[in-house]
Amino acid sequence: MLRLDTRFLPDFPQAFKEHGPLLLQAREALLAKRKDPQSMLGWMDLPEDTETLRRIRRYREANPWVEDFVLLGIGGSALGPKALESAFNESGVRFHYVDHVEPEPVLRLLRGLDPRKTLVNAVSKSGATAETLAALLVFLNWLRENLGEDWRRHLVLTTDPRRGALRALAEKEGLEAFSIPENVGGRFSVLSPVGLLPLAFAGMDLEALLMGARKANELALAPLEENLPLKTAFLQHLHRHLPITVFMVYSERLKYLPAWFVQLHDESLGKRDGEGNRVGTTAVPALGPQDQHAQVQLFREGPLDKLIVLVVPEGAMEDLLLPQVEGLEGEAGYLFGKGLFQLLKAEAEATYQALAEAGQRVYTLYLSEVSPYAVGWLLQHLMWQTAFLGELWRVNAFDQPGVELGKRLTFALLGRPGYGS
Ligand SMILES: O=P(O)(O)OC[C@H]1O[C@H](O)[C@H](O)[C@@H](O)[C@@H]1O
Repeated sequence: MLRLDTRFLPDFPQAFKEHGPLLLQAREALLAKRKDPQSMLGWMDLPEDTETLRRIRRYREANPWVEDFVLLGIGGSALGPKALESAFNESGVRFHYVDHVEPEPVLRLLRGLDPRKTLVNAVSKSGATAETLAALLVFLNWLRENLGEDWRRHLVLTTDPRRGALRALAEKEGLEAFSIPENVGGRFSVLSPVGLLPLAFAGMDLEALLMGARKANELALAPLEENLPLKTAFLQHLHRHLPITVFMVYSERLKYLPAWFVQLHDESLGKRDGEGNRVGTTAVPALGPQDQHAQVQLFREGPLDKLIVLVVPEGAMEDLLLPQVEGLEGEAGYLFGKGLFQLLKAEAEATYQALAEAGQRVYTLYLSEVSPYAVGWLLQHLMWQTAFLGELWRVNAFDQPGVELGKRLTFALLGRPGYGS
């Protein structure tokens, strides 16, 4: 379950009511685009795609030998699976992410892997991302050199259904390949095979993940009073004059979730609107309790230029009771007999109160617990929030024209034909 707490923003309920017509209009405008195949709104339908889930299950069952799973992908092709796998890996399969181009860690990884037990998953929507193609060249060659003809069984591709270099390779070599629907962009693709395939190998409960996402869909279409994504989108909208939105997650298991959110928020919303105005707020990732001992000093006493979002689990699957230890009564006695989770919750609540007291604008999203269901709900919720904000801020939340120049300059520096000076 997902629950919103705005107790320190007393002006919110009234403002939300007043802006009701604007918000419903934004939702209508978004949903109207659903009919357009170019609209990139396919992420709304992913939680219903049980056929893909079945195919992924069959593939996972046909490959029980996998001990190491290497994911080659970057941005939207890596951040989602990484966030979920690190939270819910129960299979013992070891995961490795090559979402960079630094030679030493790649070499260290290659030296430590047994190719016979390794499955390589190259993931790219476009099939044109330099970092991913570079990693693919390295790993494809490594598999061929070590496994001979058997290399094909160790490489699986996740890419566009028709276009790009990965699709062409899959067809030429007869490789197993899963599709990212054409109308699903990278940062909205976590519930497509981009996430589902690795997560099947991690042993995550994918049905529960998708069921949670369906709940977010249901709420996004609900009337205003129950519409959680419109509420948090409005909270962001109401505070758009504050340049920073902090996304602080109180869960070690979800430590990579802020990075996923940062891409979703920043790359979707940081751009020029129809009139050429620069739009967007900067998402800052934070983790509780670690950042209480790092960033929270600034959050309390630094500039009042932030909207702070806390994501806090309300319950734990199991707690760990703190034992009494003789000699430590003085400093640690107050902890004796308390649960570790009790401490986590107290710290999150204390931070919430302390930030509000400092005059920062802050709200909390409570997860019933860190479960596939609740996290599936949260991810899809945040995608709806982002899409609604795109409408409110009059930007296309589904493109990224601002990263193109960097790519073209890289190609020119490396002498890619057609990109020379
Ligand atoms: O999945 P790919 O096509 O390889 O794209 C990977 C990433 O790189 C691009 O530059 C985009 O900025 C990101 O939105 C995308 O997630």
